[in-house]
Amino acid sequence: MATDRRPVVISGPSGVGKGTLYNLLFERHPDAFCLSVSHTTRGPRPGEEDGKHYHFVPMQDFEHLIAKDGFVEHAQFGGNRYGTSKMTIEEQTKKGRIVLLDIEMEGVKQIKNSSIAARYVFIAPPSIEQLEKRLRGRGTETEASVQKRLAQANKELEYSQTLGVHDLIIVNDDLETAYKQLDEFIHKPLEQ
Ligand SMILES: Nc1ncnc2c1ncn2[C@@H]1O[C@H](COP(=O)(O)OP(=O)(O)OP(=O)(O)O)[C@@H](O)[C@H]1O
Repeated sequence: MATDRRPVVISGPSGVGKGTLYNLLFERHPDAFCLSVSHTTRGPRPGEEDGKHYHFVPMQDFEHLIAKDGFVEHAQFGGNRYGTSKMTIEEQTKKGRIVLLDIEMEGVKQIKNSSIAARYVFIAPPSIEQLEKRLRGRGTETEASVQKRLAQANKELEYSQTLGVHDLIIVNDDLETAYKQLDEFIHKPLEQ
């Protein structure tokens, strides 16, 4: 039976383990998936490659793409624009890959209003305390950033309770159990 090839939108609070989970998918199913590469107007940081980490574009080009309705979602942070282009998703899907999109809550809302047929998975923490522990354990955040992410996490968790938004909610408690749920959902045969 044919499997579902629609792009998978993965969302959930910062530090919940989204990256950890989809990196396992890449590792265990080489060449089956790709992460959607976003467009941005910010400049590349040292080590970042155009087309790999981001598609780096001038503001004018970005705005032109918005006008042409070329994005499934876009947002502005700190004076820079970020977005996921329809073309990026279409090109990767044509290559036979299942596109994974790591998108925050506002972006999820926009994609749901777009013409893209996608599947929606929300990754939830076992508790806010565990989430805080992971954010701190990762060692990448300042105290202010931890607090900001936890406040945003509460909003994301509230939104995840909205009926019909997500096709699957996975509680990332034991990593292997969570991975198995994600893997099975993605490889599920198409419903008749
Ligand atoms: N099931 C788990 N149990 C314990 N620790 C975990 C689990 N899953 C992930 N972690 C750890 O939690 C931390 C955050 O994970 P990760 O960076 O994947 O989160 P993220 O959701 O991708 O965050 P962001 O949105 O900020 O990129 C990492 O240090 C990771 O090793």
